[in-house]
Amino acid sequence: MTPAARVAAAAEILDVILGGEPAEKALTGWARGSRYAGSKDRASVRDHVFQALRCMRSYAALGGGEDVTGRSLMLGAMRAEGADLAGIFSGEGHAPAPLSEDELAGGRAPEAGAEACDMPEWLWPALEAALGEGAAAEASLMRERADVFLRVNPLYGTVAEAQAALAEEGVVSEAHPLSEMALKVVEGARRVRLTHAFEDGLIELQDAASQAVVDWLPLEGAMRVLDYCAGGGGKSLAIAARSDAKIVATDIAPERMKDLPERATRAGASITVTSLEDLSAEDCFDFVLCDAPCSGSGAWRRSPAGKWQLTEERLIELCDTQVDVLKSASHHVSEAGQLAYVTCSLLRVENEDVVARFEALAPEWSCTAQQRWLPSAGGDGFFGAIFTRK
Ligand SMILES: C[S@@+](CC[C@H](N)C(=O)[O-])C[C@H]1O[C@@H](n2cnc3c(N)ncnc32)[C@H](O)[C@@H]1O
Repeated sequence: MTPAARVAAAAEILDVILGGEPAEKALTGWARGSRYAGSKDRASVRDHVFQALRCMRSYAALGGGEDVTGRSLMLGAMRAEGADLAGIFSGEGHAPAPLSEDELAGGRAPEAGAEACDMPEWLWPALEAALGEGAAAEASLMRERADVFLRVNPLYGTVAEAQAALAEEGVVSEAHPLSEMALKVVEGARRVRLTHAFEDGLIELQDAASQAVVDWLPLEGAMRVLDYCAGGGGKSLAIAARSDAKIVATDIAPERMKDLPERATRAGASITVTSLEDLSAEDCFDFVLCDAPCSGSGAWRRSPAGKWQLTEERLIELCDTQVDVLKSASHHVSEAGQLAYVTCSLLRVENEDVVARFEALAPEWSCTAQQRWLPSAGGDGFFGAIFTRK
């Protein structure tokens, strides 16, 4: 496919996404019907689509027109890149149709603030409240593609050994200050899952800040650890890599944990997966982690559709769920144990405010530590709080 044909394909897929289809489904549907597209074409089209989703508001402004369409977004994207518009919108072969006079005359610079930072307008005050003067800089980072990070599994080798093994298979990486075990992939990211280092459990894919959060957890002395919102088990596996504790993983949606036993086996980790119902048969835990469901606002570079799907109502619902999750999880903490609350959100309402709400509801608990990881540190945005009984 020519570069212009890739732009046309991205516009077509974006129209499907704007019509309500999830991004991954729209991309898969297009790939199935486009057997002529090679792996490089598919990767390039995917990059266009995700970049347009990250920068939807600013590209729509640059693209112009009354309605946001795949074509207007890709026109905005090409303007943002300073591309040769006549060369792309040539109408030749599979290139997009030539630009109309209106399209040529349309488009404007995005307004500073929410639009230029590609954030929903309604959310901007909350971001400013949480991030102060850094709001524009942090939010703007969400307009960029996330780096790919690996976590080295110390059970199977050192960071240097992992780097060497990966390099032999064409994956170049470098250490990252967010975590001792984190490697940032600088070349060959698409090959990671095919490497022996991955298949043999020497490395896992995990965001560097997600690793930093687990490094920060005061797990010393804990014999029994519960991952209360385990999902795919990323945190459980990172805990297993740094603790000898018995680890139990649970989640309200057990199907989310379906790959965890296989991932644990690959990593040489022992993790017991259980349903919330069966958790009552377990003794209390020395440490309970709630990696709570949240807006995901700290990880919107990875899941950009999330920022346009979030509504004020949904955010309120999420905050209530977070307080409920903390309350339920707290019943599984032993008398002298600790409870951790983690989100990948940048918003105060999901972080500091939830801490305050939980303390008000459960006055026997008090927050003893809080930490924030900002996207400017290189990884996703995260928040963590530790509670102990008074
Ligand atoms: C942020 S994700 C967890 C990610 C995971 N810890 C990881 O590192 O890969 C939040 C998880 O909380 C789960 N969840 C939502 N409500 C819950 C509840 N009331 N009790 C337990 N888990 C819940 C969701 O199903 C989801 O898997």
